[in-house]
Amino acid sequence: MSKIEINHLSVDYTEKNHHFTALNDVTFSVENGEFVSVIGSSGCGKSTLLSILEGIKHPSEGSILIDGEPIKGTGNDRGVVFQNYSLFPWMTARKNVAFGVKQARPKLSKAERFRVADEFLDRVGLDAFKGKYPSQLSGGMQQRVAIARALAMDTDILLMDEPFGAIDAKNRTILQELLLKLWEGDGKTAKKTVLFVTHDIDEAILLSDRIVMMSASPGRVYKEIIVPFSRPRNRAELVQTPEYSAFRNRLLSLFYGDIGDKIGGDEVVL
Ligand SMILES: Nc1ncnc2c1ncn2[C@@H]1O[C@H](COP(=O)(O)OP(=O)(O)OP(=O)(O)O)[C@@H](O)[C@H]1O
Repeated sequence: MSKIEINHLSVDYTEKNHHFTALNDVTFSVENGEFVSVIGSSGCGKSTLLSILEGIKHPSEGSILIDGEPIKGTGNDRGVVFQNYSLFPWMTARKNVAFGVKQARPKLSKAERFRVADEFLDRVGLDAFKGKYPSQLSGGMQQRVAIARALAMDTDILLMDEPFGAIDAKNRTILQELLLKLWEGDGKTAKKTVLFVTHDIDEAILLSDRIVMMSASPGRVYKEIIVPFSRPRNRAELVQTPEYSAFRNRLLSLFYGDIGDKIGGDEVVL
């Protein structure tokens, strides 16, 4: 049984008698411990898909099963990280993380919640900033707090919607490495299952086991592609290899047709 099974999912929006199909017959699965990225052009329904997985939107048709059970609203089995940090501005970094832990792991004592919050803030390199409010932190630091919170909640599944989209290139690389390190874990605990939405093709390749490419109007799965590079991946070395360039060009060609080979460049945003 797959960890997440998305079966013939369709989502229609109706606004002022205008009927719009955002997702049409989307079917794919994510295995336990797998890191899957969803890429696709703007408006192809990536965020809509994640909202349904989060349990805050409902499909018009089809279903999503987690561990074989249909989703019934939001749940403590899923942690979410969005582009806009979504921290509570009136809570310190430490309280933001501890609050998430309280929601997801209500049996922990208060002291234990703060111990877990401290541990994860240390792991994302924010030990000196635990007492700061979001407004006192940079965008990259705020996103670290959001990641620390999601990981401290210790959910089986992480749903990430362009979590590094608003972060500059250098900090994005640091956060990507950090996410992979935390996802890979220490071998003692089970890996999280991650569904990660991005516009950045290199980010998708470097992070994922598999990439689900979507097309728009209406949003549907266009291709599912296994990323053929072994882990742990050394970014600096991997991106220099002909295999990486060939794979990247293949993705671009799939996405744009035969113009993919001609785009090249350092960073491609789909
Ligand atoms: N509440 C809504 N009412 C009507 N249409 C909506 C609503 N939410 C999303 N849509 C439409 O559904 C489509 C899919 O939107 P969605 O935000 O899921 O796309 P996306 O792939 O995440 O886009 P982006 O990459 O730009 O974030 C878009 O055309 C959007 O305009």
